[in-house]
This record gives sequence, structure tokens and C-alpha cells, in this order.
Amino acid sequence: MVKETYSFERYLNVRAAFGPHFSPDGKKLSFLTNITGVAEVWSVALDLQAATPLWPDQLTFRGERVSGAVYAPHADTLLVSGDIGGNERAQLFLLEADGSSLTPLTSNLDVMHIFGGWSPDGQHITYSSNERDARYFDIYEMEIATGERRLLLQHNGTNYAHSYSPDGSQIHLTRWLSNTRSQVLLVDRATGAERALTPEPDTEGRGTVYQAAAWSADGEGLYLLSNRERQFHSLAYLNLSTLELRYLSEDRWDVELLEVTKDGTRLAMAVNEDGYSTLALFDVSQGWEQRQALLTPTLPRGVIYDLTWSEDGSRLALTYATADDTMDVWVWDLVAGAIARATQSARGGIPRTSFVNPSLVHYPTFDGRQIPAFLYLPTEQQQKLPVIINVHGGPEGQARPIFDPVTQYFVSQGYAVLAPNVRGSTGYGYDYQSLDDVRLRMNSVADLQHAALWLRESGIADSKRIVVMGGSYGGFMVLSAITTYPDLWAAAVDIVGIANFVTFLENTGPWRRKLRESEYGSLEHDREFLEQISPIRSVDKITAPLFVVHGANDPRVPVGEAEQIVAALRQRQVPVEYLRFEDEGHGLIKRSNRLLAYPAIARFLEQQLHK
Ligand SMILES: CSCC[C@H](NC=O)C(=O)N[C@@H](C)C(=O)O
Repeated sequence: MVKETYSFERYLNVRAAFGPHFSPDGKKLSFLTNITGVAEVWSVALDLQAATPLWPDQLTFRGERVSGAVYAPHADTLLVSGDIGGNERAQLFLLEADGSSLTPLTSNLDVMHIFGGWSPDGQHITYSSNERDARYFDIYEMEIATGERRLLLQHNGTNYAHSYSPDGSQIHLTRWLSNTRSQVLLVDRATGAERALTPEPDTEGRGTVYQAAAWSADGEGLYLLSNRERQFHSLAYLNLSTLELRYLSEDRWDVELLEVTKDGTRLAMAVNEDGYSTLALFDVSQGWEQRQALLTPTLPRGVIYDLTWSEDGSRLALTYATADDTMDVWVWDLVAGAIARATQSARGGIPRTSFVNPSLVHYPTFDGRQIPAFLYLPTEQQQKLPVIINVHGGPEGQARPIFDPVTQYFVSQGYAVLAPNVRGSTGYGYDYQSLDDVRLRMNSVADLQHAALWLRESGIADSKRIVVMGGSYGGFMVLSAITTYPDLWAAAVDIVGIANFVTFLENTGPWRRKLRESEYGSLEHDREFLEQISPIRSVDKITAPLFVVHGANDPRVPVGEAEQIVAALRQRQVPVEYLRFEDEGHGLIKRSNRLLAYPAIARFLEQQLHK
């Protein structure tokens, strides 16, 4: 039987739903979905006994990305965050839960507003913003009824508001010195006094991260995740009186998500085990030592993106995806012991059975390490294939077995796709994540070289048809790979990538420069090294045809990075195609733009690999 193949457009029309939040009465679930081409807020009535979910309602019609929606604690309204044109300058809105109105709460379109949480009485919200100084995030509070806001905590650093204490008197925030050094603090709403709950981050030596804190019901402590003196982020309890941090879980892998019910009796956590998520639920009503493991749903191996409890703690919503099925919102009913798929995102009319799951492989690299990677193989042929090495961004990031329509399309076209977690990736411990820092940068690019060598030696790859593709930091990796190891690649695809570390650090959003210098090196101390390893410096080495995509509004990797590499290559007669999108930022989030870019990339690769 001839295998049915589907156009790229069909794959790019696979929808996704994510970011759930229960209404206070638990009868509705809001979520984000890109059904209309970009993420908007929808809601669905919850009748988990219904054989199929009830029809959802669309609540926002911005035509621009919504990045979050959170119900107020005692009203049928939601706090919605969204930006314009991918510029990440998120604004805050108040949405009536029937979709009848979307009222802007912030109006300065030049600054970022990052929602933290609702006050327990629903009268206020806390958020962080760089309104005072583009380089720094301060903590603000706004009275919803009047729109009046006040600067609660001013600090020349990166402060993110997270939540109010159960009694509403304190706001919990984290302060970030770098990507690996943070601190937990409280700010008193009445006095504005800040109280450090964990030590001020060291500027030297090993960093420590504290994150994802959840209040205990009595407000006496915070459950949180930390890697203090550990390789992996582990569950811990911070006593607010003594400031003692007590680990509650062993660190075999990163605990990546943590949510506690409002009454503090139930705790949900997700663990990232070699890229796959496992869920654990506990009754902690008698304290952690007397915890009781609760029944968890049986789900196929995949990735949990977020967790949220219903007000009464009887249900847990989670966004879940597997490599062979799109992201959707599931609801676990702890009373009924039943799991239900609350959203049913369309798969572009493509049978789920045609999507493939990867295998987790490990390949040897230059220093004897084994690099973990997810390998997707076409079902028919599995040798001497065209291969795409798809490099994740970050570098603090991780390739995981999630649904990616671009990967699935290329596999359906007979490509193998390898998604490596080169050194510097998260998910494998502090030391592994540090193996690419600053002067070690090019070792991670060498891991890409060895991925290509392994694919050739294992017979999977046709050595003349190996492509390297990547976005953001992954785009840097692409450009670095084709300048450093030019003979390996038949073609390359750079999406919002860094071409020049000096101009990138000079021009990236001022609020992120210091944080990113901790990963890459600083303009003050490492300029010469950064110039030396910047791909723009070695454009003369490039022979691989290159496809470049960038968003004009990119606040992270300015579009000038793409312009530089394209201009340089056009002077050298290297085949280069370039798509610049005026209504996008750090990546393509609008389906209309994805429908232009990705089929063009596929045609480009077809041309270059079969010329
Ligand atoms: C974890 S912070 C940076 C993640 C982001 N994603 C893509 O790689 C990013 O912007 N990375 C690069 C470009 C950066 O360091 O700014």
C-alpha cells in the first residue's frame, strides 16, 4: 500500500493547546491555543464525565500572541498577558470570562510587564516591569478596580514577582544575577521592606538557583526547587522563620515543575528523566514526612509543560505532549481517578499513526563523553538517509520528545532527524550545563561535528546529505558549525541565530545583556575571544548553502545578526536565501508566516540536496 504523504502546510496546521487555568468554581478551564493562527485565550466548560469535551469558546481576538491567562481568585475575569509582533514587550489586560471585554491595564508599549500573581482577595495583582529603567526589572502592584499602581520594590537588577503569601501581606520574588545564580526574597506590601530568604548569589564559583516556589498553607514556608550544592534541581522546603532549606527529594534528575494546592494539602511535581517527564502527586496535609503518594494518571512517555490545581485541589490540569501527538490540556480528576483530554487539538487531518517517536541515543564525542540525542527515523528506509541535525536553543535548553510538526514533516519526506543535547544543555546537571561556558564555547560545536561523524559512521546518514538546522542559540550553532567544519554540511538553516557575539551583546535587550554575558563572556573581559569565535569572522570558510530566517522585532537576537551574515555571504556567491518577517520577533509564532517560511526551507533543502 502506498504510504499517504501530506504537504508541509498540513503539518503546520496541526494545532496546540496549553497554559490551562481553572475558574474559581472549577467549572471552566481557560487555555491558550493557536487554532486561529496565533495563541489566543479560549475556555471550555468542564464536564469530565462527558464522553467528549464540550465545545470551547474563543475569548480573545487580538491576532497577536497571548502568552498567559490566569483567572482572578473570586471573579469571572482573567489577567491576560500579550505582546505585539513578537516584541516580548508584554502588556497586561483584564479579560471578562465571557470574552465580552479585554481591558488594557498597562499602556507603555515600550516596556515589558511580566505578570506575577493575584492577591488572595483578588483586588490587586503584582508584576515586574522594566519601566523605570530598561535594564532592570522592578516589582509593581496594581489595584484592579482603579488601575492605580505603585512601585513596590526598586532594585537595579532582574527581579521577577511570583505570588502573594496566603495572608496577602507579602509578595514572593526571585532576583537573578545570572542564568545560574538567583535568590528568593519577600517584599512586605505594607512597608515595601524586602527580606532575603536565601543568600545573596556569589559572583564567583558555582552558582545556585532557587525557583518555582509554592507557599505552604500556613504561610510559614515555601516549597521550592533548588540546586544548592547539588547537580540537579531538587524539591526543598524553606522555613521562613529559620531560613533553613531542607531537601525533600533526591537529585537523580531535575524536578522541573512544582505546584501546591491553595490549602497546601496536595503537591504535584514533574521530574525530567532523561528528557521524559514523570508526574508525582502527594498528600502533604500532615507534612512532608507523613506524605502519602497519590494515584497519578497513566500517560504515554512525553513531556509535561505546566501543572495547575483547581481551587479545591480535586483536579490537576496539565499540558502534555508526546513526540507523536500534539500538545493538549489534560485534566486528572483525583476523586474519580480519571484522566480526560480537555482539549482536542486538530492534527491537520494527518493520522496520528503517521507521526513517529524518536529513540534516545548516545553518540561519542571528542573527549569520550556520550552525548544524548533523540533520533527520528523514517519508517521505510533507515540507512544512507538525508539527515537534519536540529540544534536546540538556549544554550540553557534541551531537546525533548515533544511534538514538532517540522521534524515530523521532514521524517515523512524520508529525512532522519537528530536532536542532540550537546554540552551546555540543561537536564543533565549543573556540571554538564557548564561545559560550554564562555571559553568552552567551541567544545559544544565540536559535539555537533561528532554528531555528523557518528551519523556517517553508523550508516544512518548519506555523508553528502547532512543538514544542520537551529534556532536562536541553535542558529549560532549552525553558523559556527558551517564555518568551523565546512566540509560536513550539504546545507544549513539559521533561524534567529547569533552571527556576531559582540554586536549581539551590544544590541540585545538591555535587560538581558548581563544575564547573557554570564553564559557567553563579557564585552569588557572577553571581547577578543568573542570576536574570534563569532561566525561572521569566518564567513570565508562557508561553502554550505544557507537559509536564514529572522523577525524584525527580535528583542533577544537583533535582526542585524541575520543581516550581517546574509550580506557577507551574498558578497561571496554562497547560495543564501533570507526571509525577514516584519511582524515577528524571536522566532515565527504566526501560522501565516510559518506557512511561508517552512515550505520554502523544504524546497531549498530539496534543491541543495538533490542538485
Ligand atoms: C535561556 S535564556 C535564552 C534562551 C533563548 N532561546 C534560544 O536559544 C535565547 O534567546 N538564547 C540566546 C539567543 C541568548 O542567549 O540570548
